[in-house]
Amino acid sequence: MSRTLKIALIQLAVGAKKAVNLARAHGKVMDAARAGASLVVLPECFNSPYGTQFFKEYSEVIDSANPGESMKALSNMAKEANVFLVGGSIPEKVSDADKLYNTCTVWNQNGEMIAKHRKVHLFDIDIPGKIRFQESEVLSPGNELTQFETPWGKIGVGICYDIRFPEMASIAAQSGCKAMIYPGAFNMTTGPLHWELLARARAVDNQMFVAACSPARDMSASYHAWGHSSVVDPFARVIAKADYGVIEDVRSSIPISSQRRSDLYTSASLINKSN
Ligand SMILES: NC(=O)CCC(=O)C(=O)O
Repeated sequence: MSRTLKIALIQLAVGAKKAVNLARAHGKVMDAARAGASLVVLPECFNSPYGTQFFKEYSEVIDSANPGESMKALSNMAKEANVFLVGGSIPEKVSDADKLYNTCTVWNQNGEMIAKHRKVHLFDIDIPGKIRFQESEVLSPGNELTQFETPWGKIGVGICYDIRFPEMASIAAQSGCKAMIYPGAFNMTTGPLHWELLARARAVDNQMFVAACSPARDMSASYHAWGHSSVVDPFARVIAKADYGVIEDVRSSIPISSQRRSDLYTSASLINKSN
C-alpha cells in the first residue's frame, strides 16, 4: 500500500449554468493532476447552486448504462486526469420513485464509478434570525454508509451535515478506513463555529485523516458557503486550508488598492521636475 498521497480539494465557484460548472470543474481537476494530485475532491452540489429551489431542475439520474451530463463529465475528468475523483455531490433523480437525493459519486482512474453515497443526514436546521434550511422539503435521505478502496487504503465518504454524526466516521475507522472525505457546503453562521471543529473532532476521535471540501463563497448567490476547504491529519492538525478570507483581511488592513497613485505611474511622471 502506498504511504504518501497528494490530495487536492477544489473549492469550486459554482453558478447557475450547469455546463459552466462542469467545464470549470474539468479545468480544475486537470490543474490538480498537473500539480501532482492523485486523489481529487469536488464540493457538495458542484453542478448546481445549493438551494432546495434548484435541486429538481439540476437533478440527473445516476445510471452507468445511461449516464447524464454530470456523470459523463466526472468519468471523463477522472480518466483524462488519471486520478481518483470524489465527485462532490449532485442532486440525484430517481424517476420511478419520484425522489431526489444529494449524492456523491466516486471514480477511479479508468473513469469507472466505484462508489455512490446518498447523504444520510439531511441538513434541516433553523437558527432564528440567521439561517433556516430544510433539505428534507425536497430530498430523501440515503440509507447506507459508504467506503471505497484505493491504493492508499480504504476511505469513507459523507456529505456535509453527515460530519455532525460521529458514528459514521467511527464505523469507517473501525472497518479500516484511513480517511473520511466530506464534500460540504457549510454556511456563514455555522461555518465559523463548527466546520473546523467538526473536521478536527472526527480526526481526533478516530485517528484518521479528514478532508472537507466546500464550494467557493459567492455573496451574490442565495446561499453563502463558508469555504475554508481543509485537510486535517490524525493528530487533528489542520495541514491545509483554503482561507480566502485572508485576502479580504489583508486588503482592508493594508488598503494599497485605494492608495495607489495612478496619476503618477506614467513614464512622463517619473521625471522629478525640481531636478
Ligand atoms: N450542506 C449542508 O449539509 C450544510 C451543513 C451545515 O452548514 C451545518 O451547519 O451542519
